[in-house]
Formats: sequence, structure tokens, C-alpha cells
Amino acid sequence: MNNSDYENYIKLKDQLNIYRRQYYTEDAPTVQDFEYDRLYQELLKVESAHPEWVTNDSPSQNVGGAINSAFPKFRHEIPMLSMDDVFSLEESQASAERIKKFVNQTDVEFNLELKIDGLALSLIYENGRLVKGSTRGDGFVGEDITPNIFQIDDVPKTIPLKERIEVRGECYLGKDSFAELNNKRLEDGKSTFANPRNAAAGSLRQLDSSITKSRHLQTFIYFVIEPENYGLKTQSEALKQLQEWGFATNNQNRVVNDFKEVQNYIDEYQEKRLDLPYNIDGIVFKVNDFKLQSLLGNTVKVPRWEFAYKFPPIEAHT
Ligand SMILES: NC(=O)c1cc2c(N)ncc(C(N)=O)c2s1
Repeated sequence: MNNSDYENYIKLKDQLNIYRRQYYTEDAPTVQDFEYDRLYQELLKVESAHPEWVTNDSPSQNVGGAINSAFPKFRHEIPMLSMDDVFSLEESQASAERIKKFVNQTDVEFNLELKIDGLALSLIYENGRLVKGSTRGDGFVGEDITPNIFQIDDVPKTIPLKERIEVRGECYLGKDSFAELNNKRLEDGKSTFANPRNAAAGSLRQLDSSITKSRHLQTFIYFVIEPENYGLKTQSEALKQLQEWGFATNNQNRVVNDFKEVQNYIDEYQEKRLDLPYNIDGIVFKVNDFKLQSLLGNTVKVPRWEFAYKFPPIEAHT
């Protein structure tokens, strides 16, 4: 083993852990997402060549980040996993082929959804009433932010379902609300947020709920946990049911069967993303059939039945 290779790996791992703490815990990253993604892919490459170097504190062994201890902790009954990222159409095609091979089926339907640039959240309802809201945290233990969730207008406080249910999605700040917030902060001589995702995270993880209320946060809910308990058979059906229950859902999803349709969807939203009223940073591929999702299951860190295609960074036109 070349000592400097190992030393460079440790330096890369430590640098990525600093970036993660800034992004997930301090809501104030100092590096752009695409730069973080590039370094993270480099770490994965080194670790696949040297698995014996991998330790528990590596970013590849953890989801999300440390939590703000000021909030009560909330242990997720089912871990809130992240997902694998791919960075090209070819890689997304290869991932889709691997999934088809795993289930030994050539005609697997995928539900394509916009990847919202926000922060993950979980909502739990009992007897039709919202009883718990939490962040992802490290995927296993998140922050109980229930009082703040009640301040988000588009989160239904009651739903027409008596059974206990957990749903998950993304909390985000729309582009206009973000611009208004930063202009107000500039007028008040305060620091501005680097981007809507950090502003949403900083607003949702506020200890003062009235501040959360003032920030006009929004949500897109896109997961029903244990959907078969509610008679749901596919992801596209679950999205429709979530909307009928009163959740804010993103209806730009598309069920696709072949790769031409995937290419069309990616091209369409790579164009449209600049005009959408919220930030997206990619496309989520989900196996549409829940029985196939169960067959595929999860690896230690990510589901096998979903992955994200990440758009290239938007060129800043100076
Ligand atoms: N599993 C994850 O970490 C996800 C993250 C996201 C995201 N940021 N936006 C949209 C979706 C979606 N439509 O499923 C997912 S899924």
C-alpha cells in the first residue's frame, strides 16, 4: 500500500465529513452540490479499490447528518434511506438494466419523479390527525419538529383515513419565497441564505415555530410507508391517493416502459427546470410495482428499487 494514497483517502474522507456537517447540521454548506458529488464519487471509487480502508465514520456508511440536540430525538420505525446517484443517461440505463436483471423481468415499469432540492421529512397520522413530524437526521434518528410542521400551510392537519399511516416527502422553499426572504434579510442587515434548500432547512429546523410560519415553506409528499396496508399496488397509484387524502403532491411524474421515454422526460425537465417555481436537482427512478420493490429490497444504505439521475450543474451565466 502506498502510504500517500491512504493519507489522501483520509484527507478526502475528513473533508467530506466537514462538508456534510455544514450541509446537514449547520444548514450552511460552503461547497456547491456538484463539487460535493464529485468528491463523494471519488471516495466511493477509492473505497471500492480498498474496502479494507472503510471505517464507520466514512460518508459512504452514513445517511444524512447529525441532528440538532435542541430538538427531541425521533427514531424512525423504518429507516429514511438515501438513494444511489447516477450522473449520465448511460449510467441510468445501466442501473435500470441491473434492476430488471435482479427481478429477472425485461418489462419493468418505472415511475419517474422530479427530485426536489429540499429536505426530507416524515409525517405520521393517527385516527386521521397529524401527530408527528420529523427530519431524516442520520436516517435512523431524526429531529422531532412537530410544532414546526403544523406551521406549513400545505401539510394537512387531518386526513380522511382512520388507520395509522406514515408518509414522507420533501420540504422546500419556492424560488419566489426564497428571493423575498433574502431581500428582507438584506434590508434587515442579516446574512442571506446561499440557496433555497439551506433556507428551507434553516426555516424548518427553527426552535421558534413562528419563524417557521413566516417562511412560507411548502412540501411535496411522495412516499406512503407500507403502501400495501392501504391497498396500493404501484407508486403512481400512491401519488394519486396521496393527493386525494389532501397532501401536496407533484403531478409531473411519468410512468415509462422504455428508454426513449426516459430520455424524453430527462430532456424535457432539463429544459423546464429553470422555469419551475422550485428547484430540482434531478430525476428519481422508482420501480412502479410495489411487489417488485419488495422483491428488490434495500442494501445497507440505499433501496435497490430507486435511484436518482442528477442533472449537471446549471452553468452560472456571469
Ligand atoms: N429517497 C430519497 O432520498 C429521495 C429524495 C427525493 C427528493 N429529493 N425529491 C423527490 C423524491 C421523489 N419524488 O421520490 C425523492 S426520493
